[in-house]
Amino acid sequence: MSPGLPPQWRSSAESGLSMLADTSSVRIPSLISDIPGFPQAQTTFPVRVFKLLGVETLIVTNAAGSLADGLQPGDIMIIKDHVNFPGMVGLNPLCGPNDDKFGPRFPAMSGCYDKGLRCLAMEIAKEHGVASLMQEGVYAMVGGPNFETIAEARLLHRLGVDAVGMSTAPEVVVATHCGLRVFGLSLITNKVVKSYEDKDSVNHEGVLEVGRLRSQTVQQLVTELVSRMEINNNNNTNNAV
Ligand SMILES: O=P(O)(O)O[C@@H]1C[C@H](O)[C@@H](CO)O1
Ligand SMILES: Nc1nc2[nH]cnc2c(=O)[nH]1
Repeated sequence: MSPGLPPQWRSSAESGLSMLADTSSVRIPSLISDIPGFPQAQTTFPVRVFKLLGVETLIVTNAAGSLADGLQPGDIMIIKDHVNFPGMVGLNPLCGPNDDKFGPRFPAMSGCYDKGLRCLAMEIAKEHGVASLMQEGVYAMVGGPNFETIAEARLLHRLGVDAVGMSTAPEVVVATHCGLRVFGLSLITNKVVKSYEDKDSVNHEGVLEVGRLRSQTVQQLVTELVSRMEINNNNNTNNAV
């Protein structure tokens, strides 16, 4: 204890210090263990099962709000890249001991959305007359479950995010770690409110409504993509024989 402390402060300062030293009375919050719900390692487990079953490509879809001015509700964004905000603060499905059977401790994530599949999807969209609905963009995962404040929306927009949602990145991280090829689509279900003058507000019912409206288009695109990928795979097999 500092000899300079006035005597009337000494006892409370000493008891405060002894409380800090007694760790049994101090609960240190852990970012990961304090988050309710299922751990990401568990929710992404199916991706590893796919890998073990011999699956080569993971296709992910989500509903997202648009920050980019050129993306309207009903548009379909081909995911070019993502920002995994929960992952960047340690809520990452690869946390914990690495299982080397699946992939390396420090996996690269650049190029995790396959370029060939992105180009093929755009070709298919042109053939089906829906190219005007489609463009590539960057998806950001935030933790949710609330939608964004206006300040958060502006921040994400300034950071280069085109569409924001609450899912997808953990599965893509695990898939990339174990060497799966990934393709992803975001259905734009709403514009994220970025202006204090804007009276609009997002709601989950509206998200579901746009989902219903575009479900057939998304199904057709994915079905066609899968059938063409099979042709590619067959070609590869033929080449190998
Ligand atoms: O497709 P996901 O599950 O990311 O859908 C987003 C996140 C919430 O489930 C829902 C909010 O309306 O949309
Ligand atoms: N975080 C977030 N998720 C969404 N899912 C669908 N729309 C949105 C949105 O505007 N924000």
